[in-house]
Amino acid sequence: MAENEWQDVKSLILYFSLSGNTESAATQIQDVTGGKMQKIKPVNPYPEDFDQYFKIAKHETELQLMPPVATAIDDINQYDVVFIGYPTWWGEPPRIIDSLFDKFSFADKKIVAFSTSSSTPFEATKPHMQQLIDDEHALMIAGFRCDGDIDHLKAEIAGIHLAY
Ligand SMILES: Cc1cc2nc3c(=O)[nH]c(=O)nc-3n(C[C@H](O)[C@H](O)[C@H](O)COP(=O)(O)O)c2cc1C
Repeated sequence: MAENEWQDVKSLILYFSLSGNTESAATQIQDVTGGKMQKIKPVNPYPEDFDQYFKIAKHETELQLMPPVATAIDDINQYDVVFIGYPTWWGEPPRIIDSLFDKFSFADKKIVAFSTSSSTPFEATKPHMQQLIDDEHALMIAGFRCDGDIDHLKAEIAGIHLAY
């Protein structure tokens, strides 16, 4: 869908980010789509120090914990498309993404998943996202990894079709 057509679509850009990469990707998506950005914040904030949050991330992942989400979303039904972005942790979305799906209903929503990572492709995280989305009876209409390259992102967004 062309960039100017996105201006007629109501989109929400939900993203989780600790070191800022996914936040930058979300900002680029906002620039292209005009969507509303909303950060997924945990009830218990992660420490700023990398080694400390790395340990917590590892613990959450190993025990498959569900860190509670503090963010509130005002009437998700007003959005035509929901972008959901996250860093890749050990080849998977962080556990807080499971909590997000637990807290909110995305039933019947059109979802675009986007990941960031050092190198792991989006496809590694796709099965987990597909499962979460299928369980909600929502639809994943696209998914991609953001690498900071705006032309790459614009091409991904241009390739999204809303009419399914
Ligand atoms: C706990 C942890 C696990 C990670 N695991 C992977 C991984 O499996 N593959 C990869 O390419 N990058 C991995 N990374 C790098 C992050 O995915 C990457 O830096 C991401 O863009 C960070 O997003 P953020 O700045 O929005 O927090 C990991 C980083 C952390 C902190």
